[in-house]
Amino acid sequence: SIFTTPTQVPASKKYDFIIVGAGTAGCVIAARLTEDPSVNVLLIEAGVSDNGTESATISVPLLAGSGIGTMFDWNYTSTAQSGLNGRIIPVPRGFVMGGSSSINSMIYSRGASDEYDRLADVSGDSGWSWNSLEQYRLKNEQHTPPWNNRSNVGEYNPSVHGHGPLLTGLTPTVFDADKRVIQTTVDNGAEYPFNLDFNSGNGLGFGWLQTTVGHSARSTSSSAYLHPALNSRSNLDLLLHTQVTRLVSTSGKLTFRGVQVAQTATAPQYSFNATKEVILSAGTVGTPQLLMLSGIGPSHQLKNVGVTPLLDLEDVGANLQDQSIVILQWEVTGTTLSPFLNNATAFQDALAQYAFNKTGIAAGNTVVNTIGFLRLPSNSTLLKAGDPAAGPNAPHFQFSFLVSLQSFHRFAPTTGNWMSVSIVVQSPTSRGSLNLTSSSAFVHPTINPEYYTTAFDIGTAIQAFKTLRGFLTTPAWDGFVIEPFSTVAALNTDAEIETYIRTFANSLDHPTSTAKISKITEKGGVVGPTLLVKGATGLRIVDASILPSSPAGFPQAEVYIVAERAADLIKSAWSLS
Ligand SMILES: Cc1cc2nc3c(=O)[nH]c(=O)nc-3n(C[C@H](O)[C@H](O)[C@H](O)COP(=O)(O)OP(=O)(O)OC[C@H]3O[C@@H](n4cnc5c(N)ncnc54)[C@H](O)[C@@H]3O)c2cc1C
Repeated sequence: SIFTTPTQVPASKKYDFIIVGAGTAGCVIAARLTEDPSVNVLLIEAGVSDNGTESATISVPLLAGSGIGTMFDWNYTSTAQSGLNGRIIPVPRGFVMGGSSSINSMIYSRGASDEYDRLADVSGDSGWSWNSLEQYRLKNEQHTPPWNNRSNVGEYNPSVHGHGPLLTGLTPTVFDADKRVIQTTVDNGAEYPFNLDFNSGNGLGFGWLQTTVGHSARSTSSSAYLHPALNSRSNLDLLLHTQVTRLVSTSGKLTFRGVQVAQTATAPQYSFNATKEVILSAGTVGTPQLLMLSGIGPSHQLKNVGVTPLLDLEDVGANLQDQSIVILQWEVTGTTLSPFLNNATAFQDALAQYAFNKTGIAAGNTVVNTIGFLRLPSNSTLLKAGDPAAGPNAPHFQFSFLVSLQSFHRFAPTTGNWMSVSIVVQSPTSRGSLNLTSSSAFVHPTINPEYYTTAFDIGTAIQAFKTLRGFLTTPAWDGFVIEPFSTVAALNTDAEIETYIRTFANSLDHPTSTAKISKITEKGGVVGPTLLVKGATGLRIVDASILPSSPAGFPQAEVYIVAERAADLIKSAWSLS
């Protein structure tokens, strides 16, 4: 059943598990646990339904990105970022069924095998290694052809894809810039190698980008996992529009099998108890906020805002990491998406065609089709203090090739053809934090990612700029670039590039690690290898907050894979089928 107020939840019903957050991870856990008909699950989501009148914003691939800043977004902001000239920047997070998988940019890229091997290493559990996780990769996702059945032979590796509910695929439309990216790998394969599939565990090189689009629509954790379960099972209840405001200790002081909920700051509070576990899947912001509101976190900080400390865990809210994005633009010859995006009539016609028969430019991802991941040269001075990448097949920086003019801060020309390339430092060493400013769950926490506050991060971004310049002067790009956009033309010295980064960089919306995993024997960290909260009973965390570091790739695939294994760990702990 779907409930929209706490009073609708039957008082007599006993729930084995309460899951906080129907987001990327939460929907996976809810769907997998209720495969056992003996299990009853209550899934509580603060945000809204994805079935309402605005749902096209979520489902139409062309509209990806337009959910940011809307009713589907928590609309958090960062603190003033010293590394970004004091700018305060948006921190979007999904406030809707499917969570951030419903508003994200849809890129599905599992990242390097080294990333998972680091997870195994940090947690002391080989079950998290790339090789051990194969069954969960296959269980999560399946590859689908684009709506126009364009042949994509040689653009992905079918053998690394699975049979899971999440649908992924390649672009239906290829642009000139995409062909030139691939041609560069043919011409200069030693320097810029072709990578057949970024979901194969090989994290390096250039190749085709896969997105969570299948059968002409965005596939989310809600559409793939939650809706099918809600439609077919009576042992899963979803409570929407309801925020969990506190975890409640039940039988023992540090046993947290209860939750307190409310719909607004002034509405009545209600309580629900689980007989087995409470599973926190509220995300990198919501999970540490809720832990701290419940007295679980750095005691001195909790006291400052009037929360009584119950369990002193220093790492709750610490280690916040995010990848930052900076974009360069060029006017180019050849086909791009710009003429279409600058033509309001063509845009509306595309949406009408999509509404009619789910075909056309709106039916597939088109904004970015090719991508590249590279490492710094092994003799780079930036690596003298240590290599933050997870291993030799994990990248230090990334380029996404966007077939239109994309810009966060500036006026965009309305004529011409444009290409943009985004630069992302993949293994940032800057560490920030998330803190409470109030004991009320309805007051946003402070989010301070500390972008570009280390020499490694700014130095790697500058190096990536220079590498990109070299890439674009290889023969495949001859005659393509007309001229750089605006101030991009004046980026010559390191100081000029640094100023550009600090002026225009934004968040790539990949925050992680605010409740990081660690070995069971280790004092630091928030959860152990089975994702149970250290020092507590009945409480587990499954979401991006447990990742030890920002995955060099894109995080959603790793979150799905972690959630798939976590569901099995929970089933095994309680002997469920
Ligand atoms: C704009 C944007 C673009 C992105 N682009 C990409 C991309 O292209 N590729 C990629 O791999 N990753 C991308 N990401 C990141 C990726 O989507 C996230 O890392 C991932 O989805 C996080 O999953 P999660 O389960 O940790 O949290 P979420 O999916 O955010 O789920 C958390 C859920 O908990 C709910 N919740 C929070 N607090 C409470 C509470 N107290 N009570 C009840 N419910 C609560 C939230 O409303 C939400 O539904 C992007 C993210 C954003 C926001």
